[in-house]
Amino acid sequence: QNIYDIHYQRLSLAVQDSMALSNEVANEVVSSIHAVRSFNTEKQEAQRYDDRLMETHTLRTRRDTVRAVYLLARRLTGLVMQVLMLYYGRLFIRSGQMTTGNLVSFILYQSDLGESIRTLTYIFGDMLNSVGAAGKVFEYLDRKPQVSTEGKLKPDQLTGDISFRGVNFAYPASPNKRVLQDFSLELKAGQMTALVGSSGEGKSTCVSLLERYYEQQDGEILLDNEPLKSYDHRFLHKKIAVVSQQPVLFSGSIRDNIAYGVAECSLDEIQEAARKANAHEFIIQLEKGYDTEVGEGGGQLAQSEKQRIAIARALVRQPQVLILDEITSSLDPESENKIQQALASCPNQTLLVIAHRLKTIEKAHQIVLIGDGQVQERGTHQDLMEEKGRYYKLREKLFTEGNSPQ
Ligand SMILES: Nc1ncnc2c1ncn2[C@@H]1O[C@H](COP(=O)(O)OP(=O)(O)OP(=O)(O)O)[C@@H](O)[C@H]1O
Repeated sequence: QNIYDIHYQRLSLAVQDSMALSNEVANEVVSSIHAVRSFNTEKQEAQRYDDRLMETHTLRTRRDTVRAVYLLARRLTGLVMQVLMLYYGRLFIRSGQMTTGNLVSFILYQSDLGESIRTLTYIFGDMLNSVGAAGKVFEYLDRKPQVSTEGKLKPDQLTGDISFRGVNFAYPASPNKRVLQDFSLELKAGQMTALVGSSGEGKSTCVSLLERYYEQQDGEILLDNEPLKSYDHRFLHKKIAVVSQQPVLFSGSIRDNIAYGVAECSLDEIQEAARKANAHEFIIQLEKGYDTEVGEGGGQLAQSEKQRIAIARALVRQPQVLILDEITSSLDPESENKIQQALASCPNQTLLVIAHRLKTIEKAHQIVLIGDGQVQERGTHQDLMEEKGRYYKLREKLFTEGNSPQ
């Protein structure tokens, strides 16, 4: 029974894992159907899914064969036992060691007892299987997040000053590749700071650390002179809002998406945020206005419309710190100008902007150029242009490559 239980449990787990992989493939392909169609890879993807299903099928067949052999063996053992009982019973009756009545009562009692023992072993086997399946669930429930969420700080007043002090960071997936090295930076409340630099230098990583998606290995990040990790994480996410490169919308109305995560949010507040994000005009032109459905993942809207709704969603929370990570890629310069003017009207907000379009950040109070995981240059646009350093060269490069920094 034990040998069977161990074997069956191992195969059941393998079947579960294999089914999860098949579903993952199906999910990935369906959600990226545009890419699949445009690269004409429907057949390959169908084949990939088919291969996964075949793996599941093979594992299921193996598991069911093991079960069939086990059931057969159990039945045969029962039959052999009954034959042996009758055979030896007859021998004992013949030799006078046992009466026929004894044998009949023995058979009756043993069938009751045997049934009960068999039930116990079935229950035990079933329990082991359920434990195997539940083990996966408990494995996830028991996982301790690497980034602690145990901070308790929720001050009534928050200024919004942020400082990175000697931060060293490598992603858990590539622990030997330092993305930030002894990185130090101050973001002042009420000011706009722009992070610039070549691709892959760690600008978005700074945002991920501020959002506490990851924990730095050394150094500290302070908000109002308190380490980020000592803040209550719900409080922190209410005060720091991010608009990312790829805005994520949820199926539902535009109104639901803007008010996402804010318990009490009036239509006036939603419209005010949409105006600042330069989204109000296009929304009211839609047939159902703020009640228009955006579709799954916002699929029924243009990229720039999604981006503007994402900005309104960040603004409606009235965050103390607002981070715009490369939002310019899907906005035309006019929309961007309007949004920047609206943001400038929030004088106490700490604004961090990551931009490739260098023209858009010329008005920033400080421009920080990141390179080799450190701050390479810092100052106003004027300062950095006069310095004729890497910022100056980056702008020159964009001009000579024909990519106007606008
Ligand atoms: N989740 C991750 N796991 C491992 N490495 C990562 C991860 N995310 C980013 N990286 C690596 O970290 C480095 C910095 O990435 P980051 O996204 O911060 O750059 P960036 O300056 O924002 O680039 P871009 O301007 O192209 O957005 C890159 O070399 C990238 O490959």
